[in-house]
Amino acid sequence: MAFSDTQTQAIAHKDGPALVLAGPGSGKTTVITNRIVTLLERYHIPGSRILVITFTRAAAQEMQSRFFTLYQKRNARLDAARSTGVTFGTFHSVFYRILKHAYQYDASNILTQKEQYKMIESIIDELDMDAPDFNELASNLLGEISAVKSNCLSLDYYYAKSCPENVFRRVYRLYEKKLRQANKVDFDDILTMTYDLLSKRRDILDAWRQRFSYILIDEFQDINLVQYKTIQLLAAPKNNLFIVGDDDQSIYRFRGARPEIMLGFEKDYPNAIRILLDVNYRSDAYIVAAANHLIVHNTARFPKKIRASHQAAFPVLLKPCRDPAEQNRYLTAQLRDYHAQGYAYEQMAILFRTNLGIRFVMDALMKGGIPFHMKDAIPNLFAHWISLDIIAYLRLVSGTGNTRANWLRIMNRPNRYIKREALAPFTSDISVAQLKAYYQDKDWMLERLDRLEYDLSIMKRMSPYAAIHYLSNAMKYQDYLKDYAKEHHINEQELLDVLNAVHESSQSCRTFAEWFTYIDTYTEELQKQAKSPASKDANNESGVCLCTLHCAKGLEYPIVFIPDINEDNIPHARAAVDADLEEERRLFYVGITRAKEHLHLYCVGEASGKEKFPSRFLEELNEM
Ligand SMILES: Nc1ncnc2c1ncn2[C@@H]1O[C@H](COP(=O)(O)OP(=O)(O)OP(=O)(O)O)[C@@H](O)[C@H]1O
Repeated sequence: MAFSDTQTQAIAHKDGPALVLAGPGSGKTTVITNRIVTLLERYHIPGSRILVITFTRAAAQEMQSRFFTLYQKRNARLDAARSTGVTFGTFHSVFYRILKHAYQYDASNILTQKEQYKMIESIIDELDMDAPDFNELASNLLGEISAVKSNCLSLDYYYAKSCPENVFRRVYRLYEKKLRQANKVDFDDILTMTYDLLSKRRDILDAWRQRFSYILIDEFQDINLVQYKTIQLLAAPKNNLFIVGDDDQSIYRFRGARPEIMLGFEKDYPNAIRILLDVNYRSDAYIVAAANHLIVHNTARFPKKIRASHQAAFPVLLKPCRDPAEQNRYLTAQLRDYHAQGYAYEQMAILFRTNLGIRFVMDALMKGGIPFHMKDAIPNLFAHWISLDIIAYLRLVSGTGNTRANWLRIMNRPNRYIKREALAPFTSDISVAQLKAYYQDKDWMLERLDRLEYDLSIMKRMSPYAAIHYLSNAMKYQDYLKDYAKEHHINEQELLDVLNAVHESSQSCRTFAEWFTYIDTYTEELQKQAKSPASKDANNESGVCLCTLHCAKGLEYPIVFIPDINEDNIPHARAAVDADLEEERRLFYVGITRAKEHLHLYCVGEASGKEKFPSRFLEELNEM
């Protein structure tokens, strides 16, 4: 392979800070692995002095194995690459090693994910926090605790999203107390404690500076503040810091990534050289042009233009569809068409903005007998608390679930002020009449119960689709969700999207029984997918890849489809401020740059009975 001029420059870089801006498919892994070889062979740097950091364990393994292959090709000895002593790791693994040396920590000191969930659940219990979905609350709280720690935020000024601020502060402090009592550290502590250790103990810092005198970091756009501050300490004073990343592919702001760190690198290191890897070796020139037109609309970025090494052969195709059903028809027909042309299904990927989008397409593929697999574990839509509410209502009215659990679930959603003790004597076969008996001297409650009785009797005579519509509108379940969102600082659209997805899932079912069977089949299929991702079928095909745009990062496919490119989805309704909108644009950019040959984009004109508008990003793609 002949390196481009800028690849050669990056590979040959020896001392001092370097910022390598690497566009999609521009060979950054190629550059990093070749630079390691140069450091070893041309500059005679001992491998044990070289540290290569990536963000995930999988990426570290991939980088290491690419390096091994390259190095072994050049050195006859089979174990030559392993014996170089170059360290490949994630921030967590490298920093943990530093802590281990200093404090004699072992694995038992690290809080496992399971223990972390247990801890947060006990705090939710202790503080008597209310939520319809405890798992969601637990994971949101843990996400926020992590954001505070990894970005060194002040707890006193932190604006919590999953609960009121004063409650969040109590949660945080209790969590810290429990960690200390258990003599444990969590994943974020590994980062903050390493920073503390290195900033306070000069002797330890000097030892590690000696050890790792050349540091290379991949995907630098995803770094958070505490990781950066620690690396700055380690790299000083020589600052042999070689950072590679693409500010345009920074998509983890919600997880604490701070793309502005990469944008400010040259201010922190005024002597840094900047190298631009601007040739895309992956995609058709039409795709590269569309990607350039899109991303230029972001303002917080290094201005750059990516060039394609491939010719322009296949224009990017946009298909506006009437609704999701029509979109599915075009999508499946197109998949079959490519398959008939000789492409394997596993050469194709469908990328979604959210998990919710996947369900509908997955249905169509199942019905059409098109094999598929999922990259990430998709949460089951029907395990969401909103689905469970709706299922409980429909089980009740269908006569297949008249249980205390179902009554408890629905009786105050929306709020009817029914006390739990009204149900105390019953386990099953509960009726509104029994509740009325409990409230016999309270007229206002009797009125409410009459209304509930009437509503349930109406739902009973309806199809599942009509019943869910009636529940959402006439029974004001939708308003209940909006109030809930307001109270819990959540974007209401996220809850309404779940409601709509559940509603749509019932559209083709004539009876309640049919819908319940559909839910069971769907759940089984999902479990099967989770157990055997990408396993081959009888025709030796692992099938079309379905995954979210976030999960598609770093992957590539000859053919890529992106459905639902509509306002409120791409960009997502949650994108409130300019910075969010730019992140959404980057996410779409990541999606379209996964395609090597063919890129198919879709948008719909209507969904769930509501008019939908094409995404503003579609217009931007075409601008010259
Ligand atoms: N100078 C070059 N000439 C031809 N092909 C190249 C060159 N540099 C890299 N490539 C090819 O481009 C592809 C992408 O390279 P690589 O995997 O190193 O890119 P990357 O930037 O790490 O990708 P990603 O965008 O997924 O992070 C590989 O198939 C690689 O062999």
